[in-house]
Amino acid sequence: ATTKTKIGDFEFENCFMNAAGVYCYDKNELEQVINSQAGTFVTKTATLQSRPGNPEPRYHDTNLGSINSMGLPNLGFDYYLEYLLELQKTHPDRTFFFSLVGMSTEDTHALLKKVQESDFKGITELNLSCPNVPGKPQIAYDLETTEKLLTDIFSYFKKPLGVKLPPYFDIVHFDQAAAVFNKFPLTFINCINSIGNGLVIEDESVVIKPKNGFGGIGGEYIKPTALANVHAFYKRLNPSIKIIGTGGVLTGQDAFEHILCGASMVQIGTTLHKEGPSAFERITNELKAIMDKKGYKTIEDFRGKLKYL
Ligand SMILES: C=Cc1c(C(=O)O)[nH]c(=O)[nH]c1=O
Repeated sequence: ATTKTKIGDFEFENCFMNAAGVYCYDKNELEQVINSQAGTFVTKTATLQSRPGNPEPRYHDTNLGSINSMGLPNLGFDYYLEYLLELQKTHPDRTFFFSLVGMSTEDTHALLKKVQESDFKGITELNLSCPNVPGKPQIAYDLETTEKLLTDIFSYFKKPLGVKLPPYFDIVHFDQAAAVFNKFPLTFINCINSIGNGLVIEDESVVIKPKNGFGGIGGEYIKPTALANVHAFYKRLNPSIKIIGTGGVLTGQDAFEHILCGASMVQIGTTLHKEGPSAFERITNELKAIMDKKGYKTIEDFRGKLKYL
C-alpha cells in the first residue's frame, strides 16, 4: 500500500505531517521533520514581528494528551519566509506549508500581501483559531468576520491558501461555516485546532501558568471532535476544498479513521511532541499494515467512505 496523497495541485509521498506549533519553531526542528518520514511540514504560525509568547510553564503533557497556552511564540514572518525560499532551492521537488496570522486584520493582510509578492511557491495555512492570545477571540467562531476577511483576502491573494479551524460543536454551525467556506477558492480547510480553554489539574493546582491554567486541549481527548469536524465538512464542502485532519492521532488506526472521514492529509501534534519525529515512521507503517490487511492500495480507496448504520 502507498500512503501518498494530493492537496490542490501538489503531490506528497506521505499523507502525514506535523501540526502547526509542534516541531516547527525554528530551522533545527523543521529540518528534523524534513528528514523524517513526514510528507511535508507546516511552520509555527508566524506573525509580522517575532513574539516571545506567554510565560512558562505554558505546555503540559498528560496521559491522555496535552494542554497549551503558548501565546503564539514565533521568530517572525521574515525568518520563516527566508527559510522556505532557501528550501525551494535545496528541495525543489518538495512543497511546504507556511502557517501565519496577523495580530490584527491589517497585519493579516500585510502578511498575505508579502507572501503574494514573494517567490514562495508552497501552500499557506491561515490560522483562524488560535485560542491563547488573551483578549483575541478565535476568528473562525465569528463567521461574519471570517467571510469578510476571506472576501478581502481573495481579492489579491492568488496562491494556494487554506484555513486552520477551531472545532465546531453544533450541526447548525457546521452548516453555516461550510456555507461560508464554499464561497471561496480554498485549497483546504484544516480541522481541528486544539479545543480551546480546557483546564488540567494536578493535585490542587493548574499545570500551566498563563490564563489561570486555561489552555488548548490536544491528544486522545479530542479525536471524536476532530473526526466529527473532518467528516461534517467533508460532507458539506465542494470536493475541490480538501480536508486536512488534525487531532488525536496516536496510531495508524486513528489516521485511518481521519481518512475514512474524508481527510486527504493527517497532521500530528501531541503525539509528535511526546514521541519525536520517529512517530511518522511508526504511524505510517501502522496505517500501511491496516490498508494491506483490508486490500486498500491507496488512500483514495477508502477516503471519505465512512459507513453509517
Ligand atoms: C497559533 C496559536 C496557537 C497556539 C499558541 O501559540 O498558543 N496554541 C494552539 O493550540 N493553537 C494555536 O493555534
